[in-house]
Amino acid sequence: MSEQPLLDVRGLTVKFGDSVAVDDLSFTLGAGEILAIVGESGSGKSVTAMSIMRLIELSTTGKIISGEINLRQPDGSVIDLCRTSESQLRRVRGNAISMIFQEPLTCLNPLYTVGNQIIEAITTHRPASAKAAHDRCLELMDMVRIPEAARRIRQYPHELSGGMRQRVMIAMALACEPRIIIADEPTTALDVTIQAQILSLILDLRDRIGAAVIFITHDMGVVAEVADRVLVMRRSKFVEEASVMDIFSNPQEAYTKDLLAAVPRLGSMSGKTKPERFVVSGAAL
Ligand SMILES: Nc1ncnc2c1ncn2[C@@H]1O[C@H](COP(=O)(O)OP(=O)(O)OP(=O)(O)O)[C@@H](O)[C@H]1O
Repeated sequence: MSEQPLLDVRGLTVKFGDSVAVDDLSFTLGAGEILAIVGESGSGKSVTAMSIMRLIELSTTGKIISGEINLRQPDGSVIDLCRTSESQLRRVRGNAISMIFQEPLTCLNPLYTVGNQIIEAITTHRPASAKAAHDRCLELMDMVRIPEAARRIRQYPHELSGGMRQRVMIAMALACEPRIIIADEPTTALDVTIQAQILSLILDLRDRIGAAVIFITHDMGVVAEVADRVLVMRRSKFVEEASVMDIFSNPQEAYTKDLLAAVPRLGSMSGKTKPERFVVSGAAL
């Protein structure tokens, strides 16, 4: 990790009316790092993600009450996403930071071909000729391992399997070569074999394009597969944060121990062996 984090979230507090959804949360993300945010349902993971994208106020009644979300720019300067203009935020979304959601069907437009939707993601931030955008679309489809891209580019979302649709979403998220990808439970809706393929794809893409990833999940098995570092949340609050190795071999907090106990093979790790990539849920990569 470089000395200055790519993203530095400090004291983030988000409320829905009087109800606190994220309470004084602080964490950092280094360049090229995969940070898993884990915790039970309702612990504040998705609200944190939506806040980083500054979509929380746009798409829900939630409000960022306090805190900073500092994003380091390629030139080394830092912008606080809590205090920047909407036009600057539009440049950040999909460009510096992009997001992959759990259920691609609700995010993809059923009336447009997947090719058109990927091309739109390509040209939203960077104007390109029709030919260049088409070629880039095929390249992205290839990168996310969609076979027969030249044929599938003309297909509609309903003609693709769930796993292929998720690959389309990932291609769209990669369109502008973001420095941060936020993946909110991207594999939850998929069966276990396809989950494993998507996880392996995300790891491969991190290595190829060097993007940092915030991976939101409630599945400690998935954490073991992909994460470098783990942030545990419970009831809107930070619980603990450590390397994936330390979380699995030496969890400090009772809540983290409980989460691990729910995954028996991982919970029983001695910590003597490096948990390179565990085999979990039958999903060996
Ligand atoms: N649109 C909304 N309106 C009102 N409250 C919300 C909304 N979205 C989230 N919340 C509340 O914010 C808190 C955090 O929710 P969040 O969705 O971030 O949890 P999560 O950890 O992502 O859970 P899950 O794993 O189920 O997605 C919860 O108490 C939830 O009820």
